[in-house]
Amino acid sequence: MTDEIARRAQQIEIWSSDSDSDSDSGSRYAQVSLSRSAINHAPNALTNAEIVTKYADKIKTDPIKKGPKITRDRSNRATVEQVLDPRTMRFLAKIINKNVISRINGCISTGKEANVYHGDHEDPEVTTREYAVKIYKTSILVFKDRERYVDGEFRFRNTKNQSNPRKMVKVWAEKEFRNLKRLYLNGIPCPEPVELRSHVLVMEYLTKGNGQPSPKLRDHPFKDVEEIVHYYHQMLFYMRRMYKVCRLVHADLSEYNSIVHKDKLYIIDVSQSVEPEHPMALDFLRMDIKNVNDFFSRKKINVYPERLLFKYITEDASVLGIEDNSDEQLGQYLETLPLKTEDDDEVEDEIFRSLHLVRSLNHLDERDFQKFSEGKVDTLTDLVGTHENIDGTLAVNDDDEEEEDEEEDEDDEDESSEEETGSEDDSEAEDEDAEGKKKKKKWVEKETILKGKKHEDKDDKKARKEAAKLAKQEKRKTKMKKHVKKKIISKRKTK
Ligand SMILES: Nc1ncnc2c1ncn2[C@@H]1O[C@H](COP(=O)(O)OP(=O)(O)OP(=O)(O)O)[C@@H](O)[C@H]1O
Ligand SMILES: [Mg+2]
Repeated sequence: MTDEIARRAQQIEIWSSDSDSDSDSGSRYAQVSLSRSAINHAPNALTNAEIVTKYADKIKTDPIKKGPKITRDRSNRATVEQVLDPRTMRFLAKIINKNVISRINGCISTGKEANVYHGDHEDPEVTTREYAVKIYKTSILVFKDRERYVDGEFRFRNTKNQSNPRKMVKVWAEKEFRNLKRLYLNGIPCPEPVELRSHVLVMEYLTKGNGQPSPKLRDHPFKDVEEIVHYYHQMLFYMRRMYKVCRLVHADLSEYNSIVHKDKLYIIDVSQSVEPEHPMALDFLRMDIKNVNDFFSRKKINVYPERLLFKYITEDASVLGIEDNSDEQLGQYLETLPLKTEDDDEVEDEIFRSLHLVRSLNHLDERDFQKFSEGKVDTLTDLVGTHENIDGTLAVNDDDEEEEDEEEDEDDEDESSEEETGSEDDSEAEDEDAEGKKKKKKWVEKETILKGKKHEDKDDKKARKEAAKLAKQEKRKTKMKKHVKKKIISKRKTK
């Protein structure tokens, strides 16, 4: 598994260095989304009509048939203009100009939130790879029920109050890209994320040949019961790995958002995935577990009780009583779980689903104590969804952490979240100081950093935090207030 991960990490590095050199905004990987003004003022910028004329014959938007083919008929242009707005066309043009793909051959799927197209390069000399191009819809209606996934997401909290649907869709696509990257770099089978331009995401195309997409889990023709059990266990294993290593809850996991490709289960559609710190993460996780169990029980196999699977996915190896997080240890643990056979298991799961789970005892509120006093829960810890301390090798994409740092500096009102991530940030800050300038950071094995902090004694930690807080207050005193800055800038402009 490790050399596969190393290869993937290397692959991402190639994209990043490649796109950095290419991106004139000099921004980090995948953040390259040219602003309208940049495009309009680019030398001989094309008008919308010119863009459509120039690229329409490379873009087919009707459902993909046998193998990719290009038509030059005028009706195609009308459809393209209907389906893809000029702004999307511009981003597609950038991707084509960058030679990632040279044509769109047809539509693989039209969803509520996005359409997915097949793209490739007409010149096999350049590449024979096929890509899935996911283009998000910018209609505000769709965005209504997305808000609960973005609200509370630490990485995107500065964007949640933007009323501009375009910006929110861009955030949504960026979320999917970054979440895919986390899965991909941690050995969870998923389409390789390749390019992101605003709300247009290019990723590896999972195909069974002749341009046809590999089947969703829902449509996979299972050979026998063994194969069904095999994919059930694989799904549970990836759910745990996503939670413990990628620090992600899928939040829309089902037989529709997983694909059987080359005899392996691939996870897709991670735009709504959230981190465990999200206020609803544990509710989303319980929903995922229920969806997965429902699908596999419809396939007539005995599944495990949901509350036991919740524990399997969220608890540390030590709490599960296994030595480590190896596949075999986790596999053996699953085998020891009792299958859900009697009806009272269903009743227990019903209660489990209705519990209001919190992340730690100090998040309990009135109604929990009420439940406890009415004897509905044996102990209050039953309401604590998962242990605070995260086990084993926990890799996080430092880019996200970096992003959080930047956001945190902007508005450090939310002390509590600093508390949670404070130690990590500080230690990373120390690392950065040690390394001098802020280098592009790779994935870090969280355990190495956490180990030192875990054993640091309490008052040292307290003193360190106090000092960090005072330093921040000092910095804030000298920091120029935003409104003052704005006044100076506007004065300069008028001059
Ligand atoms: N990388 C890929 N390779 C092959 N097929 C893909 C890929 N990504 C998506 N698809 C196909 O497109 C469908 C929709 O993709 P996805 O779920 O990511 O978009 P969505 O907006 O959530 O659509 P829906 O609302 O239908 O779930 C998937 O169910 C799958 O069949
Ligand atoms: Mg989907």
